[in-house]
Amino acid sequence: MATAPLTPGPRRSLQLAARITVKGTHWSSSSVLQPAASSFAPHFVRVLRLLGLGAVGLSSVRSSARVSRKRSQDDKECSRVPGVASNGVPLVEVVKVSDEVGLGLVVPQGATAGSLLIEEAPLFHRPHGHSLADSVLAFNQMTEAKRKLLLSLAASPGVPEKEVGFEGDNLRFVRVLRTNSVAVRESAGSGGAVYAVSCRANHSCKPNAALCVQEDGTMHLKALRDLHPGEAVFVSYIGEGDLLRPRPHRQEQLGHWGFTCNCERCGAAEDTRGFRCSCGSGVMKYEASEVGPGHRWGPCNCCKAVLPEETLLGTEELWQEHVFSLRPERTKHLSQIALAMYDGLVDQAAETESIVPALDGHWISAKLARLAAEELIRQERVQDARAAAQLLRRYVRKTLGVAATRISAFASYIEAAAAAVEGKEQEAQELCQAALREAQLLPRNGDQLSEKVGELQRSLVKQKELTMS
Ligand SMILES: C[S@@+](CC[C@H](N)C(=O)[O-])C[C@H]1O[C@@H](n2cnc3c(N)ncnc32)[C@H](O)[C@@H]1O
Repeated sequence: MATAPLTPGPRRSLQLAARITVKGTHWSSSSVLQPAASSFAPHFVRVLRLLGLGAVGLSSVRSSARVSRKRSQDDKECSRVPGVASNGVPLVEVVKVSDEVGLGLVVPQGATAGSLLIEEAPLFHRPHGHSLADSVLAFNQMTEAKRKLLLSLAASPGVPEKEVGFEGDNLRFVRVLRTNSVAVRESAGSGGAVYAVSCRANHSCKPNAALCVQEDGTMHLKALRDLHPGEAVFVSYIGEGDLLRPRPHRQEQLGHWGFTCNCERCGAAEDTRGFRCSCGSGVMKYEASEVGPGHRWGPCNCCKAVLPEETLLGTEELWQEHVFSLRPERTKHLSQIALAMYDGLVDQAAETESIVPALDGHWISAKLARLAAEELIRQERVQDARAAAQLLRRYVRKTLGVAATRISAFASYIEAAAAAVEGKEQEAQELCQAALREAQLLPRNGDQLSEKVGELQRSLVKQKELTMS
């Protein structure tokens, strides 16, 4: 789950949490951590059934449900947990994957890109500032059925020092929180929340769906591309920038969850460290296992040359240092400096003899292209901006496939801006639409990207009006 470690915070967040209302899930100051039974019950019953726990305490949950007219309306909205297709088949099912991975989600009927597969209220909310002991206390005050449901979730052992003093169910609950907590926004009380069905989504470094916590704490699971019937649903627990980096980096980021990723990408050849061969036409790829004695770089896929490992590692290290020196908080004129580096890379890649990170096959090239692209537009170097956008798109397709990504939506935005600079208004509008379509599939509409595209569209309209007047 994409979650920030839960650290103690200001008292204010406790008060905020006391006032939040999640669709069909109302918290009062006396039950900050527990949704009121009356509004939560139908959602809960559905979740239990889905998880094959239908018999657990259902009668007590039902009898405690005093559902008012208004509430039952809320519950209907909440009842898309998970969504159900028009033929009554659930959009998502929880299935056993393997002993090692545990349970996971599949789409029995498939789904189209952008489909909302799950809309779910939290099962447990730990507001920012609540200690583990506070949470354990709240857990112990929950109904037995809810406690059972929480304890049925995955629970990886954490750092022993953080588990001192907890045992039995309480220890398992602490582990469940650690393994499944998803960061929630300030508007929903900050801190972390656990979701009964959404938290069954496993991680992949090539995700086909995304989890996104809404302003009110409701969780959405959306398909990032078309999914075929029976396909497993995977989300990413780490950010897109991290997904574009090599496997050891991704594994380090996933360290928090304490598992070794066994996804499709992690089981295949490394796809983020290609070097352009000095023959000028081929690429040498880094292989996870040794290709030859002490050598992990494959031969050039064109001339078959094999370069000394030290040469490739040394060159990669130098470029890596350049990239790491670019810190938004520390580097003044970051985009200009990034552009100077990017230009250096592109120039060297045009020289026959040089060995550089492949323009569309190495994370370093993609990172520099991403940082330099807007500066290329500012300097009205439209051809170069287009080339950078195309490079980004090729790289992201190779690594993350055809699922919607911020990077590929950004590439469309850069191409739109390039067309706008050239006065190709129609083409620019179409590319803006493409960028928006992709951004809308992403959590929070791709963050600031939709705003940027909107700004560009408004300037195109203004430009048109000026030309016509
Ligand atoms: C939030 S849970 C996901 C659902 C979980 N599989 C279950 O049975 O409830 C996270 C845990 O699932 C397992 N997991 C998720 N993605 C995985 C992956 N790509 N490779 C191996 N294990 C994974 C790990 O044990 C991880 O700690």
